[in-house]
Amino acid sequence: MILLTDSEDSDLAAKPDWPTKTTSKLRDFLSVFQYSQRALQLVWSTSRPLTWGLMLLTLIAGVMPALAAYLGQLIVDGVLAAINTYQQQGAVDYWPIMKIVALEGLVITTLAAAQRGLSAQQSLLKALMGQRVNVMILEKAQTLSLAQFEDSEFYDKLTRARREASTRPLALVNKTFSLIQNSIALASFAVLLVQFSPWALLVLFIAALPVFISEAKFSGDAFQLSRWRSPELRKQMYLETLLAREDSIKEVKLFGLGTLLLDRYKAIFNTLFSAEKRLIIRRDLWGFALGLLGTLAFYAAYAWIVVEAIQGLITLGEMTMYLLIFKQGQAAISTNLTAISGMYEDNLYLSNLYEYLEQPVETESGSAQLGPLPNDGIRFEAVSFTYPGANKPAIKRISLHLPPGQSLALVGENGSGKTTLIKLLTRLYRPDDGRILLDGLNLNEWDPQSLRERVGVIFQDFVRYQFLVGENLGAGDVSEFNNEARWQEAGRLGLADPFINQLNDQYHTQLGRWFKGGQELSGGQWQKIALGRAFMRSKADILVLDEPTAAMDAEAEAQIFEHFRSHARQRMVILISHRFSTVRMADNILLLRNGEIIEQGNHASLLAENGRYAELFHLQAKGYRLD
Ligand SMILES: Nc1ncnc2c1ncn2[C@@H]1O[C@H](COP(=O)(O)OP(=O)(O)OP(=O)(O)O)[C@@H](O)[C@H]1O
Repeated sequence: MILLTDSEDSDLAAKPDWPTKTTSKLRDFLSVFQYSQRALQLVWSTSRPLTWGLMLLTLIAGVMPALAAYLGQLIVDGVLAAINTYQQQGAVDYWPIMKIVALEGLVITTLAAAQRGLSAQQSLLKALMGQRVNVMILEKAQTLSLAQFEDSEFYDKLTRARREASTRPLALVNKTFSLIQNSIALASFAVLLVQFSPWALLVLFIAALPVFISEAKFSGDAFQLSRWRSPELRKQMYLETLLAREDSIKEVKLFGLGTLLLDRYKAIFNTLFSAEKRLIIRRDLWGFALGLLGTLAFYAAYAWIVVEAIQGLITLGEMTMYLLIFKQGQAAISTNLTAISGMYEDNLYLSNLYEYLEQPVETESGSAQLGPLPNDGIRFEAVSFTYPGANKPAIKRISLHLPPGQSLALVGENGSGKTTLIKLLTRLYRPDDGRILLDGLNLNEWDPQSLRERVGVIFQDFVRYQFLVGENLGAGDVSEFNNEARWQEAGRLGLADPFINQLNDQYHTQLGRWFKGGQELSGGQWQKIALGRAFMRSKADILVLDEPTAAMDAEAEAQIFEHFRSHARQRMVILISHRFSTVRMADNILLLRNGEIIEQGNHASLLAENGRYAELFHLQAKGYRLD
């Protein structure tokens, strides 16, 4: 068995002949079968009746071929005897042979019915299992952290798990049953064949072995190849999205990027294809060469049986039966061997699935629903944070205090750490250093659900759900997702109500272009919907607006913020904006640069300080004539 280590599989493309590890081949080979049992459990727990059905029909389909071969022998020998009787007596009783013919017909019909039944049950299980595994994958995704999603290696794992694993568990189980079925058939053939010669039995097995070894070897290679291809396939999928999705096609067309991107797409395919081609050719050449050995063995045994029949050592009926058994036996063995190597491949794919499903989940510790100082609000105490893999901190020793009823504006150039601060506050990430307190209690000690309920946040890249208008609003509070009265209230507060009422079906209008009858909105209209979503969170007393108003004019933005403040009496409002016309309304303003607070105060005090804030404000005011 060839198994490549991680370091080896990265340069597969450069190595047409991949290195073989002769040591521990068998162990490696056997170790991958550890997932067979789990796949069986998965099928069993998906549908017990169908699994029972599979077992029963497998048994029937396994026994029938040998029975048919045996009846065939009885028929041929019976016919020969009947011919003799007919020639001697001029008459014969047809009934005994006809009974066997009818019986064989029944056996073959039963076999056909069992096979049909098997395939019908497999199709049903396939649908159920596909759904089950996909749900498992998606449920697991809900427990993972944002950092895991942003990790490209992890994302690869997820894509690999999703791509094939939903069909693999059943494929594995089907192969297991096919293995059992063929093994039963083989055992019953063996009972018949051993009467001819035990050596014939041995020939049958040994002849099939080389094909099996080559199949197993190349399945391992195919899996390693597919693992190696995974990041490249993801790039291809991304390019497909750019080339064929409505949200990117606009820019691709106008910048004339189509050919360039398509060339990249083709180049990736060509690299992948050349590696695949090498594997396919090697696999089939070896398969053919080793398969020849099997064919030779079969014809040698054929000749042997013919000779014995001519010498009268076996009857014509027996000869027919042995030849049939030999032919079918060989087919059963090769099906078995292919099934085993296929199982090996399925197991390797399943290891992907379980690798993903067993990805450790960051435990959301904490169960507190109240803090010791209910009116203390939010405190950052010397908080620092560096993104995984980044070489410098995004936030450095930030300290701030935001009491209830107050508003805070974060300003600073792009990349100064404003959004990161919000991600830390909403616990999407955890600080490397320092503490964040809510009502006097460290965020880590809060019950995740209670914390989530208290925060309403709209990010600059908020989601445009391709749902109804009302559902887009309702998404802000799952417990009120379908509450139409609340939709309307949120729409009014988000200043979206006037344009929503002009849509064809008002709050029941389908949004976006993905689905039939969908209505696309302007950038500013989408933002108003997103703001309305924030107003759905009636329990939230921390409202965060991370530039969701960028597509609105300065006046609308100021109006929105004012709206938020007036509806937020005892709430804490945090606003990120590049517009000083809005920022100036906040009770407290923080100016960030390179992850650090360089100035803070209210608008008047910051202007009086005449520092960077004042400089930026006057610069913008010149353009807008604010001062
Ligand atoms: N997911 C991430 N992984 C690694 N680094 C990140 C990630 N997100 C942001 N950064 C880096 O962290 C720093 C702070 O980014 P942040 O998004 O907080 O800036 P910002 O002040 O909100 O900027 P903007 O005004 O452009 O929205 C930047 O240097 C950015 O490159």
